Amino acid sequence: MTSNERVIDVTDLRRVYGDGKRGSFEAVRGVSFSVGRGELFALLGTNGAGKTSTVELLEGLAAPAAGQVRVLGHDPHTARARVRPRIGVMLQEGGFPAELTVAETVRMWAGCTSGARPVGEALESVGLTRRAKVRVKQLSGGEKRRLDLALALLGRPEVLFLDEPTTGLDAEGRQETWNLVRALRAEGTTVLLTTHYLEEAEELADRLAILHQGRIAAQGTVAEVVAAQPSHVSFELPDGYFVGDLPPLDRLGVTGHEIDGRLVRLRTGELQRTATELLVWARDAGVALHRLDVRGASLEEAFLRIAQDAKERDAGAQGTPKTPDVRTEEMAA
Ligand SMILES: Nc1ncnc2c1ncn2[C@@H]1O[C@H](COP(=O)(O)OP(=O)(O)OP(=O)(O)O)[C@@H](O)[C@H]1O
Repeated sequence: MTSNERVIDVTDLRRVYGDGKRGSFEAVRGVSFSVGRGELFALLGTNGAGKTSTVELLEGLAAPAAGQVRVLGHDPHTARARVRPRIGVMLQEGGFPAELTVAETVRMWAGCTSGARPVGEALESVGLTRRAKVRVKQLSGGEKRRLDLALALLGRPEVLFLDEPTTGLDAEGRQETWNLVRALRAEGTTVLLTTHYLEEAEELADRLAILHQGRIAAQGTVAEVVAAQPSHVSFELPDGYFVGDLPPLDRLGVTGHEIDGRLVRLRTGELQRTATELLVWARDAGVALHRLDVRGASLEEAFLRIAQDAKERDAGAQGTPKTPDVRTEEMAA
């Protein structure tokens, strides 16, 4: 955390849709995290994981079923009037009047915002100056996202909630938004970001949490979350060789392996040791390892693995059989 001050503090948060009786659905199931001043925290998750349900509680739009939320030291729901002027919210669907121009929209919003930035400055900051006189209905999807962002920034918020800010933007627009977010953070703005783009979290987040089915499945810096996942080495078995001809896999630091035809995939928590031992073996045996691929764990892999683990747990619970042509073997760690 960049500061000891906990600007957002969430403890054992729960959100239930419905009246708590039959047919109710618990979308957030005991979520805890905190965000320090000036920090950028990313909430990632599969579809329906509970990101929006969580963020809405932080924005004070609903009261939690249980647990506690503090934003800038206050309950954002009961003390909404104190918290709202200090936060900026970029929603997924802005829903502006289609007939207003971009400048008129910003001016209208500024009228409802205390201490608002000048309209020109707001448009400049998101690269919409040249589109000031264009009607909102004529904007592209990406330009509408930028207008959403301009409105969220109007009141110079201390805490900014960005819900999928770059959805619909092209590569250049995404980079521009990232640069703007970096600049805001450099000025000390605390940012809570939800995104489906893992690259976005890797680029921007100081820390992140991966939500799955209403619970936090992993939390920490990108490096911490990735370090908990295995790396991979895969290669084709040389002609005439079998897996039993390889050195004992536990000696290579391998924690599990799969064999798919001639292709061997090794999982390891010690990538350098596994790769080195394997290459030394291949050199000494005088064989070439075709299709050799040595890959450190990535955030994408961590994310997919969490989703996959959950799917397998669900499938196991329903008695679904495993794919028959791939053999998987977990080794004792
Ligand atoms: N008003 C509602 N009533 C009942 N269930 C809801 C309601 N809103 C959301 N849900 C359910 O709660 C769960 C979490 O939804 P939420 O929108 O918070 O997920 P999300 O992580 O933001 O998903 P996405 O990435 O698809 O936007 C989903 O199963 C969703 O169907």
